[in-house]
Amino acid sequence: MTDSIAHQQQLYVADGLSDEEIAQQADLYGPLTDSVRELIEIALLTEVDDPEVRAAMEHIESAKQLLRKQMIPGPYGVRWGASGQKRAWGNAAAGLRNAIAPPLVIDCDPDGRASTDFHLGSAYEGPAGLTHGGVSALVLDQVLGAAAEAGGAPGMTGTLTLRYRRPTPLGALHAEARIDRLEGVKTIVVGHLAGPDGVCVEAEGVFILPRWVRDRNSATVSDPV
Ligand SMILES: CCCCCCCCCCCCCC(=O)SCCNC(=O)CCNC(=O)[C@H](O)C(C)(C)COP(=O)(O)OP(=O)(O)OC[C@H]1O[C@@H](n2cnc3c(N)ncnc32)[C@H](O)[C@@H]1OP(=O)(O)O
Repeated sequence: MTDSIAHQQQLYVADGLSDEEIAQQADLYGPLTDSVRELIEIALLTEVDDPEVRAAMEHIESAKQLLRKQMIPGPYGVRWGASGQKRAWGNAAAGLRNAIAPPLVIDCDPDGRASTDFHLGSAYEGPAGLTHGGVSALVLDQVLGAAAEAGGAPGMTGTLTLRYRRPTPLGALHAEARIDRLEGVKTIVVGHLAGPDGVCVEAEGVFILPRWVRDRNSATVSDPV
C-alpha cells in the first residue's frame, strides 16, 4: 500500500460521538463558519477607510489567536459517529465547518438522486456578476457524487464532463443529479445546474470506488465470520 493511500485511510474515522455530541458541535461551530463566510463577503465588498480596515484587522487577529489555542492537526477528514451519522465537515462544497463552502445542503434519495437549492454570493464571481466556471464544477461534482453515494454506488470522481450552456448568474441556484447507469465498478451520473432562466451547466460524471476500497470490501465480505 502506498503512503498516500494509507494517509487517506487514516482520515476516514469512526470517532464514536453520540448524535447529541454531534448536534452540540454543529450548534457551536456551524455559526462560527457562517460568521467567517459573512466576513469573507464583507472583506470583499467593504469600502471603509484606512483606520477602520486596520481596526478590523486587529479584531480578526485576536479572533485567530483565540481559535488557534486548540486545533485539529490536519485536514478534517470524514468521520462517523456511534449511530453511523457521517460528518464530512471539511468538504469544500458542503462542509459545515468550511467557510469556503457555499454551503450546499443536499437532499438525497436512495434511488440515486440528489438535489440542492443554494445561494452563491459575490465571493464566487468569475466573469463580472456571474458564477465562476470552476465553482459550477465544484457544485456539480459534489451533487453528482452525492447521487452516486445515495444510490449505494459511491466513488471518487474519475471523469467529470461539463457543458456550459449559458452564463450562470450569482444568487439563487438549483442543482440536481441522478444515477444514469452502472457499468461494472463505474457509476455514471448525470445532472445540471440551473438559474432563474433555466439550465446553465449540464454534467456527466463517472464515479469509481478506489481499488483499495474495493479490495477491502471484498476481503470483508469473504472473511469467515
Ligand atoms: C474512499 C471512498 C470514496 C467515497 C466518496 C464519496 C464522496 C461523495 C461525494 C464526493 C464528491 C466529490 C468527489 C471528489 O472530489 S473526488 C476527488 C477527485 N477525484 C480524484 O482525485 C480521483 C483520483 N483518481 C483515482 O483515485 C483513481 O484513478 C480512480 C479511483 C478514479 C480509479 O482508479 P482504480 O484503480 O479504481 O481504477 P481501475 O484501473 O481499477 O479501473 C476501474 C475501471 O474504471 C475505469 N477508469 C479508471 N479511471 C478512470 C477515470 N479517471 N475516468 C473514467 N473511467 C476510469 C477503468 O477503465 C476501469 O473500467 P473498466 O475497464 O472496468 O470498464
